[in-house]
Amino acid sequence: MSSQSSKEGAKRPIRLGVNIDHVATIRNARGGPHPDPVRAAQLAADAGADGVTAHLREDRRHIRDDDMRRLKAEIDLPLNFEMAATAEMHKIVAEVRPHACCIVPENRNERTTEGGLDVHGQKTFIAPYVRELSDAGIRVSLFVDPQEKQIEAAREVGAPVVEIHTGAYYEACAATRPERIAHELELIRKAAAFAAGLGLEVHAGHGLTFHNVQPVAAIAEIMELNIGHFLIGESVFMGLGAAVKEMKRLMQDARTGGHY
Ligand SMILES: CC(=O)[C@@H](O)[C@H](O)COP(=O)(O)O
Ligand SMILES: NCC(=O)COP(=O)(O)O
Repeated sequence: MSSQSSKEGAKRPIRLGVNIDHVATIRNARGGPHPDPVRAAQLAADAGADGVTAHLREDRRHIRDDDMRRLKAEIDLPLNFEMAATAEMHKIVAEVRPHACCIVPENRNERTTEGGLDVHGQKTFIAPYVRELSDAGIRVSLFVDPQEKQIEAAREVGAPVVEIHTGAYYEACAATRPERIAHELELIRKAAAFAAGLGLEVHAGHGLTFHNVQPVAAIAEIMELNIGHFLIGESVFMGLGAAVKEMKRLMQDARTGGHY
């Protein structure tokens, strides 16, 4: 990062959206109400989270419809409702009325979200979907791979926000492959600059951890990171409040030019 972009980045705040999906994964393992993802969202809020993210999957493997209703009703933070672009989800979103919707691709057999949304290949389908949500006052973001053609398409279909999928960067970090890490990071940097240049708000997320978050948080154009699986896992060891606080500290340090 150049000192110029470091200075610009320091001036821009960066938000942390805490994804509480995997509190529901643990709850559902036993079929009862505990642990409650809404209680986790409240703890995250108390620790300084700037938003709550939850993904209502079509197969309801973790978050369920009523969790979304309760998150909206009980938590005083912006709710980012992740979902596939289906008619069923549209109906639920119209009822819950979250602050934001992040449209993601879904595949029943995937373990997690494996790739970004193919906006470029589905413009005629996605454009009216985005328009209807926007007309209902919901801020729409599209979860895309760091590729210019997908970002350009996101602008064309009228989405005000893109969330860059950082999964490939996570994989490179997990495999400890420095060249691959540098390559994936460069793709994210270029994608963020390209999106911001088109006037889009830029978010990023997937697979971010204490160990890999700082180079991404240092990218000046990125305004929000959504982080879940690592924070919920780490909370077993240090508690959710402490994990959220540490993540925010790392993000802020990266933003203000701290070393990483
Ligand atoms: C869209 C995305 O990257 C994640 O936020 C998403 O929620 C992943 O799905 P799982 O939480 O089911 O792994
Ligand atoms: N959109 C990314 C997200 O919400 C969290 O992803 P992860 O940290 O659970 O991989």
